[in-house]
Amino acid sequence: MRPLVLTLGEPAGVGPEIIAASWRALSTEAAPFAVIGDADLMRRQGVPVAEIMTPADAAYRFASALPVIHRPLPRPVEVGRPDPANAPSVADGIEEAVSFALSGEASGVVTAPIAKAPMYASGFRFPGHTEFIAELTADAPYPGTRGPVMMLTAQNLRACLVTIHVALDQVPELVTAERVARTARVVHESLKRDFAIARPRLAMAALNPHAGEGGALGLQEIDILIPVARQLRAEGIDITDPRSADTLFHDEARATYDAAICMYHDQALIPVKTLDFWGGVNVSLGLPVIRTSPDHGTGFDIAGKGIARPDSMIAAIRLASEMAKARGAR
Ligand SMILES: NC(=O)C1=CN([C@@H]2O[C@H](COP(=O)(O)OP(=O)(O)OC[C@H]3O[C@@H](n4cnc5c(N)ncnc54)[C@H](O)[C@@H]3O)[C@@H](O)[C@H]2O)C=CC1
Ligand SMILES: NCC(=O)COP(=O)(O)O
Repeated sequence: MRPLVLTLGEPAGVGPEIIAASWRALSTEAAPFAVIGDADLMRRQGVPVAEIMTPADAAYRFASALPVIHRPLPRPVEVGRPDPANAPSVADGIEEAVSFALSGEASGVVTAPIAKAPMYASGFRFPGHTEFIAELTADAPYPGTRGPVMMLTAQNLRACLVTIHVALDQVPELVTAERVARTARVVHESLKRDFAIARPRLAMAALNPHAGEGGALGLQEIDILIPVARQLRAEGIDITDPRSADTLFHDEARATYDAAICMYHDQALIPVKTLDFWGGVNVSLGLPVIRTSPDHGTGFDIAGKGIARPDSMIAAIRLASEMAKARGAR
């Protein structure tokens, strides 16, 4: 299988050190990966670095050194202090990684975290990787319902988001029948295609407390979510009516479904990160390329101290490999 390509993310955050630690953990046992980023910054993480030209070169260098496609940063990195002047290079790295995946030179993309505020300050106009990668791949063919849908997964929980990075007061107007239905279709198709689940079971989380309490605590369940669930079932998708979100994520409840369709960011991310912060992975569904990421952010408070845990990055690398295999990557 072709190597995965990893992006460095925010260079002043934990990205470089968790990538170096992931290579140390995986160099003898996992499929090769290549990093796009500043080779000197990676050398400073204490790992041997092999500068390579294309992802394919990673295959024969990976066992002895971290393969890096060198893209120097314009400004020196001060650990813990992001510099917006480096942000365009961060975006360029993501774009190049995606182009390797689109051309088939890479089997997928694993992104280290970016710091959103300095990216926005430098003119980056996307809420995050998810929407940026969707735009970069918009013209590529895709055999199914197109996303992006953000999914966070840890252990046996897959939580998928109808709305992503929006202020809470905007959520109710964005929870439309069209958006909920599209999210469920993308998730249903992806569970079959990328996760080899033959008959996916979806659970829909309600928006309001007690699933609206028959309309007394909100009308979205009656007006939008119950009709959408009925329509999706008519299409052959196994999905529940909206269930109270407060009782959807404990052990016994999780055993009843393969993925939860969640209405907003924290409804999905709090259970995942509480269940397993170290093993959590962020996955972009419904795109022509495979993309995963650790569930955490840039960790500026701990960057450079040697205490950042690579577990979530390692889980993201492993999951991207499994998804690429499920998609039949060469
Ligand atoms: N996929 C991405 O690009 C993501 C980017 N972010 C960005 O990260 C920045 C910081 O966000 P925060 O909310 O502070 O979340 P954060 O995940 O960076 O930090 C939250 C807490 O977790 C700890 N932590 C994070 N990664 C760790 C690791 N590998 N090992 C040990 N401890 C770790 C931090 O020290 C901190 O105490 C923001 O700019 C945000 O936009 C946040 C989430 C995902
Ligand atoms: N809270 C999740 C997050 O910020 C990840 O966003 P993205 O960069 O993966 O789109």
